[in-house]
Amino acid sequence: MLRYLSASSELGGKNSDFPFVSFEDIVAATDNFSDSNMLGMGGFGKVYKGILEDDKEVAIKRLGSGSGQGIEEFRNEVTLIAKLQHRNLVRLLSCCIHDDEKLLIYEYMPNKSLDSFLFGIFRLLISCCTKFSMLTIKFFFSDSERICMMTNNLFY
Ligand SMILES: Nc1ncnc2c1ncn2[C@@H]1O[C@H](COP(=O)(O)OP(=O)(O)OP(=O)(O)O)[C@@H](O)[C@H]1O
Repeated sequence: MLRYLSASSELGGKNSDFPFVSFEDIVAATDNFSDSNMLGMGGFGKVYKGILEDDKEVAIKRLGSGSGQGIEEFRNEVTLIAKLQHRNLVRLLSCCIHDDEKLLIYEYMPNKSLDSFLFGIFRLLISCCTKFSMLTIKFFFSDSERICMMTNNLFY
């Protein structure tokens, strides 16, 4: 369930209209960050698929503990990203800070990322090139076998 940060919020005690989700709701939404809900891993940390109480599908980025990012830096980043909303950018819906945990909640994109799409095309190209090379080699060797047979027939 989305709530709004108040003056006494965990985000540095500053007023903010940015919605946040409780850590308990995130744990429930991701089935306690189960591996089966993991979507991938990026520079920020692991990304999980979650379903919030209102059946809304979300992608939850869990900041890795080694990031060294403090609450103030996280707050600034969230405020900045929240201002960068655009129809071609994935929407940041809310955030969560709980003890050492810092999480960002984005809208869920079912079509995977651009890099996995490009990597798919790259893999297809490699497999086509490999098949073409194999065919060329096969053709060359079958042809050279024929040439050998012809020369053998000529001499013997
Ligand atoms: N909103 C989303 N919806 C669905 N899957 C997502 C979403 N955000 C991230 N993912 C998945 O999680 C993976 C890691 O995403 P993340 O944005 O953290 O890193 P990145 O963009 O790959 O790299 P970096 O963090 O270094 O920019 C993505 O490759 C994608 O598969």
